[in-house]
Amino acid sequence: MSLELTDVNLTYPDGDGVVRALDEVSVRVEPGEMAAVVGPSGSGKSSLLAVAATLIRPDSGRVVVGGTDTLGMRPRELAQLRLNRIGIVFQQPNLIGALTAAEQLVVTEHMRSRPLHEARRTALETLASVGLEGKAHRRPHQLSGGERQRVNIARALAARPDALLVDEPTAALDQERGGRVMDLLSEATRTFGVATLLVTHDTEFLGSAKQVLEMRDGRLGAREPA
Ligand SMILES: Nc1ncnc2c1ncn2[C@@H]1O[C@H](COP(=O)(O)OP(=O)(O)OP(=O)(O)O)[C@@H](O)[C@H]1O
Repeated sequence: MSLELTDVNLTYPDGDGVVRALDEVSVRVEPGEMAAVVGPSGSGKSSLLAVAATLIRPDSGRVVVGGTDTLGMRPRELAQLRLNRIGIVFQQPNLIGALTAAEQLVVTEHMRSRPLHEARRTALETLASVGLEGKAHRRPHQLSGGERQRVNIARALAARPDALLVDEPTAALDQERGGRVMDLLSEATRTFGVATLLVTHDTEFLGSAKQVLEMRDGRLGAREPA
């Protein structure tokens, strides 16, 4: 199911005026495809992800996740949509130190009211799909930085969401590990048939993205050739 933003506008109050963070932004990402958004600091990339994640309601425009128009949904309904249909991968893995890789996923499955045996099975399957077979019992400090980011990605995919939103996944990694995480994201996008929207400063690994877009002063367009 696709992810679709249409004519989205977002302003933040700023003293007596406003900051125009998103200016008539439209993007459509099909299932199994990845769109990458690059752009300078302050151009609106995080705001775009926050609106796509339904964490911020835009001033105007439409946000449709997996065919569901989120405009007019109540906060409780939005929370359910986020839990079940949107996966979010932040720059830092935000794993819980005391839990194993499998338990990181089981905890969120528990929030989705999945029976424990099913949650465990899904956790192991999803970890295997990101190349962590055999490492499900390890705690975060027993994993490398790239492996921790894989657990983070697996956790976001465990619910088999419609949309995967990814914020600077390579920022904390060196070039080689960053490249591998990007390869994994593009493979997972296809395998899980998810619509992936990724923002990054890093223009190095954009080859796997179907669309590469550039954000400038809140406006989203085709990326200018370097
Ligand atoms: N809560 C807020 N209140 C006021 N202005 C904000 C707020 N959050 C962001 N902004 C402003 O909105 C604009 C877009 O910010 P945003 O964080 O979306 O940019 P970004 O492209 O993600 O930047 P970076 O790459 O540095 O993370 C910037 O001018 C920023 O200063």
